[in-house]
Amino acid sequence: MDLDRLGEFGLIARLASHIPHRSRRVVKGIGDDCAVYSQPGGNYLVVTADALIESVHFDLNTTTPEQLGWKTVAVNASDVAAMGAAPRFAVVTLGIPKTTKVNFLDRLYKGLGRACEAFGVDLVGGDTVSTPEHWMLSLTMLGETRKKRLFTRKGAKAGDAILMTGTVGDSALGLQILKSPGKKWSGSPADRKHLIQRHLEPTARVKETAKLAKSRLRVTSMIDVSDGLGQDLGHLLSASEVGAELWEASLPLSKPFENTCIKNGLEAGELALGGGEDYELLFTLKSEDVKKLLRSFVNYGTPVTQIGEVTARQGVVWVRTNGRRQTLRKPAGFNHFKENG
Ligand SMILES: Nc1ncnc2c1ncn2[C@@H]1O[C@H](COP(=O)(O)OP(=O)(O)OP(=O)(O)O)[C@@H](O)[C@H]1O
Ligand SMILES: Cc1ncc(C[n+]2csc(CCOP(=O)(O)O)c2C)c(N)n1
Ligand SMILES: [Mg+2]
Repeated sequence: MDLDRLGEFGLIARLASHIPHRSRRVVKGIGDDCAVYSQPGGNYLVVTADALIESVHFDLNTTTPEQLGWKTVAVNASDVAAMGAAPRFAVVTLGIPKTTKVNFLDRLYKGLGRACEAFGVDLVGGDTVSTPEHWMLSLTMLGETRKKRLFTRKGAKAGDAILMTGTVGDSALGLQILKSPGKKWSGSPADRKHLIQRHLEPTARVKETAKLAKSRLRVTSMIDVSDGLGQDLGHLLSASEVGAELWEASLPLSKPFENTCIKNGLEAGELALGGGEDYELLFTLKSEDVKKLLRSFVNYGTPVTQIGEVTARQGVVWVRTNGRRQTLRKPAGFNHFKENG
């Protein structure tokens, strides 16, 4: 069978079926943003691995080495944050062509170092190998959380509110701009610069998850948005065996995103739903706690917005700004082995 028929997630499910868990201390294996391991001391350890491959995840003509280093750490810290955990340690594997300049690597490590500092991570090891042509960066990160404040994809219940941090769509539009150097874009160059920066230097919501974990707010499930809001919401809903209504009019869109969409005739809702690499937290909360949560994030610096509601009926109903209700059969998003990937 060809990989494109199975797709990235079908492949992972198939591979997972070959691997039994040996230790009873594995609380969560394959299937969430991190695996979870119970420690004798009482906390949970979480672990994740995310790789960035040249031409798939980045283009050396459009990213600086500092930005590449930053992003390698941020995308992993985002998966740790999605478990309600605090990042602690990381190891990194560099696959580099022999022609690479040492100065490039120094600059890459400046970016890695800055992100480690920003997200509270100690880089404690790794591996360095040569590659025939393309760059590869693979990072493994460990984090830690209190048992009671582990957030997973499973746990959303009908009636819960669906919320997200930050804004959605900036990164996908930034990438679109980077990928079309010949296109005449209308609108402000400052807006486009902002969108490109959101793509190349994403923020992991480490502080925000710590704030939620410290509170008594009843977070019922969480995931980070890396492949696209629609697809990642789909993962959370299927793990929880529920459905959702998603409100287009409530999506948190940045001004640069909205302006650039309007000025260039782009469909903001579709781009926000199917574009990836926002690295925002998408989570569900008992509806009685929404007011308290929104109050606690006023003047915090990172917006948090309710974008929908969990339903008992499975599937996603996309409520358009014009009031039309559309059922999303296969939510759009990034898949390494399907056409858009
Ligand atoms: N080759 C593999 N073997 C075993 N498990 C895998 C493999 N690839 C992915 N997984 C596991 O499958 C689950 C989903 O992986 P995926 O990479 O889609 O995570 P994600 O958090 O949704 O996405 P992202 O990588 O964009 O952060 C995770 O539990 C991951 O550890
Ligand atoms: C040059 C270039 N082309 C395309 C993209 C888009 N892209 C690549 S991987 C991914 C999803 C997250 O990755 P993963 O699922 O591996 O964590 C997305 C949206 C990019 N960033 N750079
Ligand atoms: Mg994730």
